[in-house]
Amino acid sequence: MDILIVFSTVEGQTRKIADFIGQRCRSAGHAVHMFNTDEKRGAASFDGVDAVILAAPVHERRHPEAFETFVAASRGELKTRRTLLISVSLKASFSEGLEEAQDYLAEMEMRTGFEPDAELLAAGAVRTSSYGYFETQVVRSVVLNGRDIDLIDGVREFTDWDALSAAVDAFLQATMPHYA
Ligand SMILES: Cc1cc2nc3c(=O)[nH]c(=O)nc-3n(C[C@H](O)[C@H](O)[C@H](O)COP(=O)(O)O)c2cc1C
Repeated sequence: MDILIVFSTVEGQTRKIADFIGQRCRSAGHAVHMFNTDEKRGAASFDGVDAVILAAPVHERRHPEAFETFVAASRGELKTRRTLLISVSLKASFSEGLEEAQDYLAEMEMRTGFEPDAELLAAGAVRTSSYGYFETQVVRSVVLNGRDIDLIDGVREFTDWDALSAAVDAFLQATMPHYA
């Protein structure tokens, strides 16, 4: 199959996730095309694309505007293909945060009018090295909600790569019969 991976990232974790998914799809024998909605140059081509995997991070309860605009504008193209939508957030890292993580996704689906065939809440990462004072405060008090997590310099990754692989494999399995 030809798979288009559309992503957006602010600090880099969703790019890492998108690259990982790309590798996984290539290893399974599929052709992969990547499109970053943060880069204003060029448009995504849906020509020959069978399935689309979309991934975006949550910052202050929302996915990036450029990503949502892309999704809303591409609704017609997306509806005629199999789709997996991945929301990357820190709330998805903890069982008590899952309801809120699901709300972020539901709100994006409401705003864009797009409902994917499959969706996944994926845990992101804390990247203190790229935070200023504001970001540190938001992550510490709002997102982590006072949770006792050592925000050491560098990257604290919560992404469950095995769960991500399983979700991508399940999506590919469910999608392939449509294009056999
Ligand atoms: C300023 C800031 C605000 C954030 N707001 C939220 C939030 O509202 N909810 C949440 O679950 N995660 C939030 N996060 C955590 C990010 O979703 C997480 O760090 C993710 O890995 C970022 O992905 P990216 O590196 O692709 O940008 C926030 C992070 C930062 C730095």
